[in-house]
Amino acid sequence: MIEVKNLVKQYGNHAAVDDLSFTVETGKVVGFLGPNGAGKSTTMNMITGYIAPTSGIVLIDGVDMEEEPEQVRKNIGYLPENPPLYPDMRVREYLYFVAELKKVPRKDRDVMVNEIMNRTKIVDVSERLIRHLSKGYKQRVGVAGAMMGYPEILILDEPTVGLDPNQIIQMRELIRDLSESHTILLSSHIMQEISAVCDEIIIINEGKMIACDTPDNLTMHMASNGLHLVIKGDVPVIKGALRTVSGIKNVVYDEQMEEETLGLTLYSIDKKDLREDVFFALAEAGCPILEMHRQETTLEEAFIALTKGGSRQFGGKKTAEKQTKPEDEKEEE
Ligand SMILES: Nc1ncnc2c1ncn2[C@@H]1O[C@H](COP(=O)(O)OP(=O)(O)OP(=O)(O)O)[C@@H](O)[C@H]1O
Repeated sequence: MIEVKNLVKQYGNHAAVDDLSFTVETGKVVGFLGPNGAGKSTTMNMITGYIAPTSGIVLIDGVDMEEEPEQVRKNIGYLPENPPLYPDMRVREYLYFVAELKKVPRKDRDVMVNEIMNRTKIVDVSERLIRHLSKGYKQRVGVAGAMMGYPEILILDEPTVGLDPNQIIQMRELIRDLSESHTILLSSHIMQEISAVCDEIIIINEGKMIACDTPDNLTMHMASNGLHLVIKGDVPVIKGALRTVSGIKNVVYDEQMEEETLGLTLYSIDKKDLREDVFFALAEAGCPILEMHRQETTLEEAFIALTKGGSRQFGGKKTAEKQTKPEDEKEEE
């Protein structure tokens, strides 16, 4: 089981991960979904102990990553966004190298390398140089490396990025197969990718969690909850009035607006019916609603709307308090 509690990663005054908490139960496949720059890789790097959090804790099967990194890492196989494959090594040679790095006992290596190559379907390229492999095969070699030592947990950062449709299907099948014997956290910026293989989806944007549920519940709650409004009045007054309404998760503004009006769509992810509260708040602010209607949106559209930067436009907090950058992180930027 993976438990992430109040995780924060601060780069200078920018919070790449901002107070993130979630749990991945044993045996589940959980998708980590968010647009580019949402903080997926940073979170995964903290879960796997590659970078230290600014604050917060990661527990793997109840053991604190910061206190017992060696013990915890044994239980985790990690496919980073750019797997560190050695292009001049042959596939089999590389996997023996990984087995050695992961301190797999010498007597177990032959069986483990062969079993993992079978499972990831890379036996036919076992003697090829990694540099000559297609992107799809390279990713599978990366997954094979992550599986070495038989960790119970697999963390896969964008395993399908850059793959063609056939390779995506093969990777999906591999993840499904692995899910029978592993706890998996995988990231993607594509909703479809994640809903196809995951028991649960965590959606993050600007380092914060904005939704966490099963694909079915997300479809039920997020899709079709947009409320489109055309409001007459001063923009700051309208925004101020909407801030007094509880339950608004995000606001996306229309690109084209008539003079003296503001067009926008409100999203609430908890199925809350915002219509009455919005009506009274705008009436009190003296801003007439010219139009109001519920919008039918697909899950994909709702995800895009929720992560389009709307929370920032709405005045959401983008960065945590200023902090001095630690010395050891300066060269990372
Ligand atoms: N070493 C670093 N120094 C400074 N800022 C960083 C560093 N690593 C990541 N960031 C910033 O933190 C934010 C989150 O980045 P991260 O790579 O975790 O996002 P992501 O969701 O994985 O996106 P992508 O899918 O593009 O990889 C981004 O704004 C990024 O620019």
